Amino acid sequence: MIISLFLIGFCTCVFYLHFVYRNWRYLKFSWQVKNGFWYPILPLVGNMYVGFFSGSLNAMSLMQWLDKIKGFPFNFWYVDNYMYIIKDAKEAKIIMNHPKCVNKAVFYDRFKFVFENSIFLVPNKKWKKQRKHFVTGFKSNILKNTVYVYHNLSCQMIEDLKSVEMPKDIFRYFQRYSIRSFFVGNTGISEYLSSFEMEKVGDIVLDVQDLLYSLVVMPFLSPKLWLAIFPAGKKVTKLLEKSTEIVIYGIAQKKKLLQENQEYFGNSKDLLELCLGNGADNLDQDEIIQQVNFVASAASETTGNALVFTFVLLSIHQEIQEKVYEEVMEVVGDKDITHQDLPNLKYTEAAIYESLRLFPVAPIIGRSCEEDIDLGTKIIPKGSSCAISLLHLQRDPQYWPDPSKFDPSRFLPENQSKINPISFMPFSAGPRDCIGKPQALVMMKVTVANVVRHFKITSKHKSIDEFTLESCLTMKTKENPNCRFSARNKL
Ligand code: HEM
Repeated sequence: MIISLFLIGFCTCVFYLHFVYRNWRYLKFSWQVKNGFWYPILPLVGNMYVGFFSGSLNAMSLMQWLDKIKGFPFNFWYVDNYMYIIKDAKEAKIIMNHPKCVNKAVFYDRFKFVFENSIFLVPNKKWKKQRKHFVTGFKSNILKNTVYVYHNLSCQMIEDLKSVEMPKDIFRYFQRYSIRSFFVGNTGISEYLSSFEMEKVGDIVLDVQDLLYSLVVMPFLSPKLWLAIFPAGKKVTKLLEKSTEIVIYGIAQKKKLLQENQEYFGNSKDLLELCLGNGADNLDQDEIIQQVNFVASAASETTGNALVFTFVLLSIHQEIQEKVYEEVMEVVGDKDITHQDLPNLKYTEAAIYESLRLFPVAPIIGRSCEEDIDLGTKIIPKGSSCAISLLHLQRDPQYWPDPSKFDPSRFLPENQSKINPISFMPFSAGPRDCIGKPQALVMMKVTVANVVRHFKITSKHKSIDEFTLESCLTMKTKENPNCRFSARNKL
């Protein structure tokens, strides 16, 4: 017994001496942070175990809990990787725009087994080339052509909503809509895939993210082992195999089409054509699958969840919903929504922006510092990770008076000069921001306008504070919001 205690004590001393020796620079920095050095750093997990105190093991609950008990900024150790967690707009601006902070924060490594070769996680040098290549798929001439796609898809959804009750899982419903939009708008393989197959990929994106929590909270566990042995990992392996099978089939069909019809490689290339063509380091099959899988999830979960949050907010604020309705009727009336209508849907756009302010659907972004970075008041050491909570940044009363109020007028053209750009970054900021922002806005504007002109949206909810938020990569509410879509012509 005494020998065991001695051995445990000895190993603990060796661990901490080694820890302090290796991390001295980060420890010194962490002492300068307002909340200093607080929860004990444990072997294998660092501070990850504090997630158990926050009531729910996910990143957003953890942030909200830490904010309540400590306040931003705070230190966090993911195993022995130091993370500086902030909501400060000035520091966020420096980090997001610094040329030595382009690579992702260390916690993204947990997602490498799915997205390692995608534009999201490739290291800086490779990323620059891919970004330059893929950005051409989001140019305005391409976006113009997608307006009719989103109009038609939203009309189909409206017909569906007229005939069925909104399913209980509203996030899944809009995720399925968004993934169809992605396949139709970005890949041209929708002709070869049934709605069921496209929606299956959308469901897999949601299910995999739910299961990934268990990998993130066990930072000591190798993803390979998790995938092979743990029930959640085994499920993820199966789900990814299924989605890969669907994507491979679509890619094969598209390749055939491109070989038969060379002019498809014309000026306007969709995302999949860009993946298959030259210019992105001639991606091999696995890399193309990772790119498609990543963009499919980046495009669908974000817009899907953002649509849900917008509809929930409009259901709580009937007077704002009426203003959106009146604008849509004035600008579009009963005709098809066209690309020319979009700039005139100013209030509708403002409502979407305000919803993204209150509910940034990708709520935490992180970068790693490749060199010492001067944050103005302190220098964050090379090798640290910096994570920014967009939820807290975008509800900071310093920038947003009455921050919890849903007030789209903040984003009307006449008020936009009052907004500090770095206090609002739902699409991230700096060189590695969201490449799909213009597309997301077109899709959401067409969808919100079309849905609001056909339905009155109501719910039993009274305030946004009723919801518990949770996130792994994207954010949703823990409880399913309960919205009713009642056809306006039947009211
Ligand atoms: C409401 C909708 C959306 C939101 C809020 C959103 C948000 C974001 C954020 C915050 C990032 C950056 C993460 C970081 O800095 O680490 C990002 C990256 C990205 N997003 Fe989006 N996104 C949306 C829609 C889309 C759509 C529709 C697409 C594509 C069709 C897309 C494709 C991407 C890609 C490819 C990246 C990685 C860019 C790079 O690393 O260069 N996103 N998105």
